[in-house]
Order: sequence, then C-alpha cells, then structure tokens
Amino acid sequence: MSRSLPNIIITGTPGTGKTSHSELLAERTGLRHISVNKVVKDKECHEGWDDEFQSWIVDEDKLLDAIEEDAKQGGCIIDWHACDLFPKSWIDLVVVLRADTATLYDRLKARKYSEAKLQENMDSEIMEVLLQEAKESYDEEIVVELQSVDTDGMESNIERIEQWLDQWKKNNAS
Ligand SMILES: Nc1ncnc2c1ncn2[C@@H]1O[C@H](COP(=O)(O)OP(=O)(O)OP(=O)(O)O)[C@@H](O)[C@H]1O
Repeated sequence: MSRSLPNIIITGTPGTGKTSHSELLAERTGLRHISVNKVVKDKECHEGWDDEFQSWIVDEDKLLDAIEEDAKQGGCIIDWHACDLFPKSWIDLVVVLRADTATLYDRLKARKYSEAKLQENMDSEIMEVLLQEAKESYDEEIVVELQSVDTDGMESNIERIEQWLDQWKKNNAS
C-alpha cells in the first residue's frame, strides 16, 4: 500500500506514556493522533462496559472500520494498549513504551486504579506482554522498544521518532 506519510503505532502497558508521547509527536510532526480509547467511546466500537476492569469491551471489527479511512490515507499515530489487531499492511513503525515497575506503580496508583486493574497492568509490564505481541504481529525490524521514565527520555524518544520519520519520507519520496 503506498502512503505519502507513514502510520505509527505507539503502544505499551497503560501508564507507560502513550498519550503523552503521541500528543507531543503530533505537535512536532503534524501527524494525526488517533487515541483509540476515544474512538472506541465516541464511535461506540464496543459491546458495553466491563465493571471489573473498568474498561470498554471492544468490538475490534467496528474499531478497524472506524479508523480504516484514516489509516489508508497515512500519517496516523495510533495510540493504544494493544497492537495485534491492526493489519500489517497499515503499519510502518511500532513503538513499544516501557517503564520500570516502581515508576509504573506510582503512575497507576495516582490514577486510583482498583487493586485488580493495577495488578493486571503491573504483571503485563513485567511479562513484557505488549513487546511480545508487537514482535509476533509485525516484522521485528519495525518494532522499537523505548524507555519512558522521565521527560528527558520522552524528549529523546520523540527526537528519535522524528529522525525515523525524516528518513521514511526520503525513502518514500516519489
Ligand atoms: N516519559 C515520561 N516522563 C514523565 N512522565 C511521564 C512519562 N511518561 C508518562 N508520564 C506520566 O505518566 C502518566 C501516564 O501517562 P500517559 O497517560 O501518557 O500514559 P498512557 O500509556 O497513555 O496511559 P493509558 O493507556 O491509560 O492511556 C501521566 O501523568 C504522564 O504525565
């Protein structure tokens, strides 16, 4: 599929910094930030609310239909805590954000998550669930793992993605 701009997934366990990175990257590059949580809610791509985990039960087919046009056009930053559902043909780069357990614990605790939700997310980060999902779903050379612990780190992550974007544009110039 040929696009004039690439699509980038920013994924990771909740609290690793997907929204913060996506917003800053969108501001710096002009790419469109697609907050999948927001799309699920606004376009009702779900089958109801899961009380135990305090999250929507996502209808993946509806979600893909909702973002397909944008993805085909290119230039999207897809921000979500899962990545395996997006077709490989849509995606040019997958950034998996990581945080150490102490940092992540503090961030999730500050959100007043239930003990079950907090534990589920901590386990997911420790077991590298998102990193494995990304590596199993996409070619390894497009999957990048970046640490998201402090603001300096976030700055250098964004610079790195900007450099990648410049290179992608050069490689794909017609
Ligand atoms: N690299 C970082 N440096 C400093 N603070 C950070 C960093 N990454 C995230 N944070 C802080 O951690 C909190 C969670 O970040 P954010 O909302 O971006 O995570 P998220 O991965 O998008 O979470 P969710 O999946 O629940 O939407 C915010 O208060 C944010 O400011």
